[in-house]
Amino acid sequence: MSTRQTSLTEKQTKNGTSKYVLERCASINEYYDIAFKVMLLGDSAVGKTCILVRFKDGAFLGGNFIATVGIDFRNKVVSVDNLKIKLQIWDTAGQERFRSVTHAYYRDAQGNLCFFILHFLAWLTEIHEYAQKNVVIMLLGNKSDMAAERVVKTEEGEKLAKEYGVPFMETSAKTGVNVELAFLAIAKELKHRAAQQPNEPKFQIHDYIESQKHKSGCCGLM
Ligand SMILES: Nc1nc2c(ncn2[C@@H]2O[C@H](COP(=O)(O)OP(=O)(O)OP(=O)(O)O)[C@@H](O)[C@H]2O)c(=O)[nH]1
Repeated sequence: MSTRQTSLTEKQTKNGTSKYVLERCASINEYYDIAFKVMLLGDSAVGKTCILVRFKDGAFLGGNFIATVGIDFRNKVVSVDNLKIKLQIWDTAGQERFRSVTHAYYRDAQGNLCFFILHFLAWLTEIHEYAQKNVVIMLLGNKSDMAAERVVKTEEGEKLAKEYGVPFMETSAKTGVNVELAFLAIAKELKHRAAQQPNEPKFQIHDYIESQKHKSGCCGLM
């Protein structure tokens, strides 16, 4: 994979405040303008690895479940408002015994996709303890294809997300529904936070998700 160095630079303005300016670095084999780290968090077996594989490769990892050991990452570049955004996505192990390994990675991440409604509060506590203060958090309820085995209703997820002021989406790594949208929404939010233009309206992630939800199929957004 070819790369371009992250090029957000802090500059002082005339009135003494600082602003961030995007500077395109001319390097060989460049492909992206700006990079963000996003962590996938949640209990073991909720589908973190499968969501990442679906997003990256457009495939579903069925068959035997192999738990992640420690932490792993994959990169994907998406287009947002004519910018190439590289998402470096960290897939963490959900098993308790790896928790001390994954804690070390929280502080570098700008975005968290937090999986599943069960134990969401425990994960939020982890995020607040170890992550950056202004980290973007999104709640995902995965395996939406398994309607018959459902243990948490859509309304419960929506209620919980509303209570904590985070966006909520139901996804399926198996069918691909809303997977691309989840990553694209977080990429847009991060891009707007980092490089908001003075006259640009503030990006509303909730509105964006609602407007796109019904359009998104397996790989429909890009
Ligand atoms: N039906 C269905 N099965 C899924 C979906 N996502 C994941 N699975 C299955 O759920 C199991 C666990 O998926 P993983 O992605 O490995 O889970 P994980 O959250 O990464 O687990 P850890 O690595 O232990 O943290 C696997 O058997 C997957 O095939 C989904 O959207 N629908």
